[in-house]
Amino acid sequence: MNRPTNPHTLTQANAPVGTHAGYMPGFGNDFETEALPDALPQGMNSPQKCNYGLYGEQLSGTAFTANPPERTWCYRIRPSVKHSHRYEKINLPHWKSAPCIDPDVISLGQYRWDPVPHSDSGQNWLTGMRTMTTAGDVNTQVGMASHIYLVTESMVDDYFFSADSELLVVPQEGRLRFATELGIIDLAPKEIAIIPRGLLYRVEVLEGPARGFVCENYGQKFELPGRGPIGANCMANPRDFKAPVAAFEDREVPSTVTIKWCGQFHTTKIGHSPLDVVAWHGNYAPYKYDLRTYCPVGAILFDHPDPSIFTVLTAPSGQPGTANIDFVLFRERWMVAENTFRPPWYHKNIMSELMGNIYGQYDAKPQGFVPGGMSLHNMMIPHGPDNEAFEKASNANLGPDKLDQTMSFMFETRFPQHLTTFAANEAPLQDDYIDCWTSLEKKFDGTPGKK
Ligand SMILES: O=C(O)Cc1cc(O)ccc1O
Ligand SMILES: [Fe+2]
Repeated sequence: MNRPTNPHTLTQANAPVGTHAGYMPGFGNDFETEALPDALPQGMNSPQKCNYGLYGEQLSGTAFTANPPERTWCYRIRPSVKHSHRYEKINLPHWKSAPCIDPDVISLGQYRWDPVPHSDSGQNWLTGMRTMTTAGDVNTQVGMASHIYLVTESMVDDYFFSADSELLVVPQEGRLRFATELGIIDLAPKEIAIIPRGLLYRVEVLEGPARGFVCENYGQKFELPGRGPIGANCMANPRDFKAPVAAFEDREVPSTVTIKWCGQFHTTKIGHSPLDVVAWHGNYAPYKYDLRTYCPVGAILFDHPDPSIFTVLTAPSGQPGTANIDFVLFRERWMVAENTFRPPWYHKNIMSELMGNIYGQYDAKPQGFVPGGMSLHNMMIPHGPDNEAFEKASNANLGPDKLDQTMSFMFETRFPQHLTTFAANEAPLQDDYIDCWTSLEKKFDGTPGKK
């Protein structure tokens, strides 16, 4: 059963002038926000006694000596360490972590799935997470996992954080509220959220059922890509990222905290809401971003550029230019290239491409890749437009053409992605996917001229 959410349980800071209600603009900014006046110490981090009897606590998302270091100072009703039970291991059998290789599953290939249906029983953010692929190794903080979430129930007096990962959330249907230690993020399709490693939150259903995609990043945090010759504007602009203003609950009620740690899940019990941060300042925060503000840049005379021009966020791997994960967006745009085969070219790629459809039709796959569906073209596995897309693009009159009503994305990683047993055996895998290329005919007959 969905419990209605009560926005009045959280005391929220007034939105600063010139921002959207409840959010502060900017990517990686050093923010400051307080839900009660003078709750935030000024000029220092650790006063001998904090105002209102708050405890000061630092959440560090990078090593202290990283460049730049990312951390946030929280002023809270109780320190996070206050819990009354030892950690207990629990089982969330559908949320997997790398390495997770089922020897009976073949990951080499081209795969496509219809939307995973909602189950008959109610599911929350934790029980409704379904891992599709894993890559790398959670213990060495390398790689990623891709998940589908199917959520119908709010978490009630239940809280969660992942010590393993940062989560990139891409909704496809329904609306969710992430009530976090640092404030509230409401999220709808065509928006994304980034929930940093270690940040505690509860997920509520504002409008269900909710389905979407998650990229779980075990590695270095997502950042804005280098813009190179494109310069300071277009693509994802920093001001369109929104961090929440401070919001807190002062509620004494038996609650549980679940922690994902080295691929396993543990719970402990506490006697209060841990969303009790009254004020915070720092540069380690959750944020949301409206994908409709992404300004695509592309070919304006001929040819089809590499999809890296559509990178929204990139998570570096340590090897420059070779991402642990790129988050790439294929959205509405004008196609104007002359004498050009406009859809993606046929290709093999060292990077592994996990795609999801948020809405509409993707140009390389007019049929079969539907909203809520996913596809995987793994490391060095050939793929490209299906026969229908090839014929249409090869014979089209090449006037300016608006690709309208379309939004798909790619989680692209330098590591091979392994299908989970769920993705291979339970999720609605399209067994006939590779047939979309079998009708591509031989046109070559030894004579020159365009066929
Ligand atoms: O495979 C895909 O559809 C994604 C993709 C799109 C594109 O424009 C170029 C390369 C690529 O992998
Ligand atoms: Fe591709």
